[in-house]
Amino acid sequence: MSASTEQEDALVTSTDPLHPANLISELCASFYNLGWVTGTGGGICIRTDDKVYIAPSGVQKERIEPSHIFVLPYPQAEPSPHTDRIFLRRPKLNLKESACTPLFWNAFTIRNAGSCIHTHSQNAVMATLLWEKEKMFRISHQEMIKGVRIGGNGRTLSYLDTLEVPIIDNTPNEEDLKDSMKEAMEKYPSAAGILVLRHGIYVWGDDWQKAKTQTECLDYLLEIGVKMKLAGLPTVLNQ
Ligand SMILES: CSCCC(=O)C(=O)COP(=O)(O)O
Ligand SMILES: [Zn+2]
Repeated sequence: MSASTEQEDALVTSTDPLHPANLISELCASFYNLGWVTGTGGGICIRTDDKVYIAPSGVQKERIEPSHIFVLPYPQAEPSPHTDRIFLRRPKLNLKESACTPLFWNAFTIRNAGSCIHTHSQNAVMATLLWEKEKMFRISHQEMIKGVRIGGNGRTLSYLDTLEVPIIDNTPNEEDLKDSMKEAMEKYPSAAGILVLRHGIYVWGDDWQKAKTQTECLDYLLEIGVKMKLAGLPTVLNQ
């Protein structure tokens, strides 16, 4: 092994379970069990001060190993959907970085996020269908609203706040969601996530713990919102 390969591999090799490469493997496996990243879709990325750790595309996300992780320097020119990116480390296997990379980058540059999660949860997909006309999922008076942060990185919402999550249209290629996701994040600075019609949701946070907590709270709220709507109950109560 050349010295440079050894140095590159050291970026994803650690006995620390909290190293981003170990965390991505572990979290993707647990997200799979929640039905969030089945069929290879979805995932999580983690950003430190100067590096971004990203999983491969189109692989069984619950079986990712730390050696499969890509490492990119941060900051770097916005990885647009169809241009080359700079890598500090690529896996030896013939893998490509997640197609979600430009979307994850939106969360880093627009919200200064330290982590972003993309799920294909059926709760998210059902919510996009039931709130398709409004282009906005809305729910109030639920305890779990208190686990969601304004804009994904601000103070937590109050029980008396109404949660709003914008819905954008899907595109045939994941990468092409970048501009409409950016537009929605800028138009709705308080939004803690972006739903994608018939596809899923993107949620971010200051770090992986906050991104995970908010994804769990949002998924819970989407699930109960869908159940309430199907039961004919209003999801928003008058204050
Ligand atoms: C059946 S997955 C379709 C593509 C998709 O929605 C997705 O999230 C892909 O993510 P990847 O990290 O595998 O590029
Ligand atoms: Zn997806």
